[in-house]
Amino acid sequence: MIASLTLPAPAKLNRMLHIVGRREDGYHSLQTLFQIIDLCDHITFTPRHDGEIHLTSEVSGVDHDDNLIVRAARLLQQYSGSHLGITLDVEKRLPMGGGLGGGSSNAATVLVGLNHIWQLGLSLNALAELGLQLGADVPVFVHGHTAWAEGVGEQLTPVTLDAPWFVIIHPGISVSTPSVFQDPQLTRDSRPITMARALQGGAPEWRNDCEAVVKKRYPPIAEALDWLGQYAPSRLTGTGACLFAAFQTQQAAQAIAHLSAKRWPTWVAHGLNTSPLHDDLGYFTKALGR
Ligand SMILES: C[C@](O)(CO)[C@H](O)COP(=O)(O)OP(=O)(O)OC[C@H]1O[C@@H](n2ccc(N)nc2=O)[C@H](O)[C@@H]1O
Ligand SMILES: Nc1ncnc2c1ncn2[C@@H]1O[C@H](COP(=O)(O)OP(=O)(O)OP(=O)(O)O)[C@@H](O)[C@H]1O
Repeated sequence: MIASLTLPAPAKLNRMLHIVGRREDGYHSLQTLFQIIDLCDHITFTPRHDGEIHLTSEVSGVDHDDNLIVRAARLLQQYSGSHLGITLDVEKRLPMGGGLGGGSSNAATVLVGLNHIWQLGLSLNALAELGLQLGADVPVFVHGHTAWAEGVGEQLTPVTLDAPWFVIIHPGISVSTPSVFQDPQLTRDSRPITMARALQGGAPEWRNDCEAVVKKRYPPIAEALDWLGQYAPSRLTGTGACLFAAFQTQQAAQAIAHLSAKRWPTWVAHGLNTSPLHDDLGYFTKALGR
């Protein structure tokens, strides 16, 4: 058995997000383009033979047993019947609850990483189905490809998007996802479009249906969106609080990030079409027979 292995857990941006309905269970049906980006947490896996699962790092505001990292490992152990254990350590870089999907991505990296380390031989489809119990954004990270998504985000079609450089701003406040989805003024009846239409229109036509409600409820987010919008079209990811704009070059993004960093925590990240997790584990090269 390997001594230890460190794997990335990348963030995502919702390049567009339309809300096309509300299901009976209260969840909303979405149409979204998830793009994986190269901003990552890192999780270190150290196998153990005693069947125990431990997370050694503190994640502020999240109890050990509630952490999606621990919950994902326990879920997989239970599902697979494996008697092996794991010590996990996470180096967090992604802001929590910011719409970048960090918690979901952490869970996905644990599922995919443990499948490899415990040699379970489960398919990505099986892991994604399991991951959906932990969060709606887990499946896209398990599959590891930028994707068009429907349902609550679990019906995925891999797509290839442009790969710009993003300026990502955290306006310093946190957004309550349930309160956005419960707001009576939320647009929840956008006309469904086809994936082809969404891709054809491209960035100029993309929007996020949560934006109006979020701007109304959280003026600092409206302010940051307006500020970034002076330089390039700016948009919310998920229900926020993070927002982003795309630039053609790293240099252009860095110039704006330099200005933004004077007011808000800011990152520059590159758009990707495949997850660095899957790149590291050789998924896509294996599939292509290279
Ligand atoms: C909006 C997205 O950011 C798009 O990527 C995600 O779907 C949100 O995923 P998330 O943060 O994991 O959200 P969850 O913890 O699953 O949901 C929080 C709450 O938001 C509401 N919710 C969430 C997702 C969805 N499609 N419809 C909803 O109505 C539900 O009330 C839910 O109880
Ligand atoms: N390992 C983890 N990392 C981050 N958050 C975690 C983790 N485990 C549990 N959580 C909880 O999950 C919540 C949502 O985390 P996450 O970072 O995925 O939200 P998000 O960036 O808003 O994602 P989304 O776009 O899915 O809404 C956090 O506020 C935190 O309470």
